[in-house]
Amino acid sequence: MERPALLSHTEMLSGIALGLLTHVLFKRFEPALAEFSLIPIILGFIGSVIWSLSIPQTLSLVISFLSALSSSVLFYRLIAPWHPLHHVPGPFLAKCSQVWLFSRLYKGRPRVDQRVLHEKYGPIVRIGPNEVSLADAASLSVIYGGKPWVKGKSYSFTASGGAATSETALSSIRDHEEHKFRRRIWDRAFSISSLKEYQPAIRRRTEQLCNQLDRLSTTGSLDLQEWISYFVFDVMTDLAWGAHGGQGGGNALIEGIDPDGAIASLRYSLHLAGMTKVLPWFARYLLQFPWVTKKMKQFHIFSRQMFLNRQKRGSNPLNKSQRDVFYHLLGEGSSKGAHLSVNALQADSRQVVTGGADTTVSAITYLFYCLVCNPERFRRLQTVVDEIFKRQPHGQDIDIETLNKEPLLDAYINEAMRLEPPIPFQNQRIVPEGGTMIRNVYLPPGTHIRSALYAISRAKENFSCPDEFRPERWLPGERHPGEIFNAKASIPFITGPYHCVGRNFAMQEMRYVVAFLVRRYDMRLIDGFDRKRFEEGIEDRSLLEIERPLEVMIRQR
Ligand code: HEM
Repeated sequence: MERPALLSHTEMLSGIALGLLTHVLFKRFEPALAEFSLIPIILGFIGSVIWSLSIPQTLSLVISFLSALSSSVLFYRLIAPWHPLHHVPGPFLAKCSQVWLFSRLYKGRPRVDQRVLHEKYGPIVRIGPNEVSLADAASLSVIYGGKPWVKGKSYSFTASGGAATSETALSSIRDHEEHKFRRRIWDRAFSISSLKEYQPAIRRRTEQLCNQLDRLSTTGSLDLQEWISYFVFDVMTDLAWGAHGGQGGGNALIEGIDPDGAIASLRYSLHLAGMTKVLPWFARYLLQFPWVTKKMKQFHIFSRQMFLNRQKRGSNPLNKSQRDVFYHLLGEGSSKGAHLSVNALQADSRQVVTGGADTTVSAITYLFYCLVCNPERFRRLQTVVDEIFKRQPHGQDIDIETLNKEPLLDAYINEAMRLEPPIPFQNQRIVPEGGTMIRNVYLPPGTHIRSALYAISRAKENFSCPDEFRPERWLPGERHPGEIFNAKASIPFITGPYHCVGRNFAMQEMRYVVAFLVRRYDMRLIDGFDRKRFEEGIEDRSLLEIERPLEVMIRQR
């Protein structure tokens, strides 16, 4: 029998019903494109082969399916009063799709966007179909503290786009028990006694940095961020794989170049990871292109080589100054070992560099930017550091523990990280069973949240003159009467069981190198330095990245 040119009501309704059913099934999830694209293909097959439809009829069937699906999705996300986040305000496009968030990350300033959104919509803003941004200092300890909320789904994907498993790096582990087991090993690697063992590496690298800066101080301007990157990268490679007194670490400082493009490829990997984590289904396709993954693989090859070299060399358990994080991860000091698979070991030892390099680089660089923009405060820090060095017995190197106890130094570092937290956006968590009330707004269980760390630490309700670099606010004796100061609103290392395991190491490293540099050099921005352009070049996708050079003139004091 000849079939009519148009679809019958039954076929059209089947397409629409399937569209609605698909939405019900995929509701609350961003569909994985692979699974999703199978549905119209199967529908096309059923239409043309089983129902013997013509090509135009099959296309009409598929179009009716897709139209019903997309209308249903948009209606649900934008209008339906029963959507769990219907009552939370936010940009129209953000409510439609996660693609909006991806586009903000692509532009590289989601922390600044968050602040603008909170100024417009209030402390709770919808930034995705099932995700909200919170600018509420009081809720930080609830979300990340004592009994923390589970890490969000963005942690389920590794930088290379694969699903996170128990073999991936510590920071990707979402299961509490699994995390506790792995974290215990890391905690040993960053215990007070371990921190002492890493001090020689910090001293050695600071000396190398000063040697290079001494040389460059006579030849004109230099990009301070570049040299801080080399310094931190070398320290991190020492920390991860540099047993034998740091002999296994990198050579960026000595050679004055990015070794094998490792720093650039690490940075690129982190950019890519930050963006793809908000749109994992897209990442799976994007990461199939070799030109996208080429640089990322470069870092993997570099870190794998460092790992293998270190494994081959082994370490000397009797000499404490030769220990590194790998020593603890591998369980070299214990007869039982650490029971980690090779994949987990590689991922974790890579994590030392990915977690500890660019975070510390941006914190130190931004602090120096603040110092050169505030010469009086620069001088004050120099005076205090000079005093500390003067108190040191003649001929003795400064004791890192002494610097650890200097409140002014910490005030300067804390203030720089308050203004620019090095991980401002990647802190996603999931509202637990029972939901939660924040600022009189109910957030149902399963909602994904991100704390707007940048907006919180720059909010007037938490700090007076929030956009000013005023380190004195951290010193109780120096606060003005009535000054607003809420230390809990600035948590660059997060709090609770998932807080930065490298916090004490990072603080120790920053105190040491900052004290040495301010003591040894006077610095100023080069003439014509464009501060606005520099600040606009501070981007965040995964971690904060300072994209433009910090061009300074330095002179030995
Ligand atoms: C200024 C420097 C640093 C800052 C501001 C910083 C900040 C942070 C933050 C905010 C987190 C939590 C991220 C999340 O919840 O997803 C974190 C986790 C982590 N950081 Fe740091 N970090 C710094 C330096 C370091 C260093 C030097 C290391 C050295 C290895 C390190 C290793 C890690 C690791 C392994 C984690 C994962 C912890 C876990 O999941 O239990 N970080 N860091």
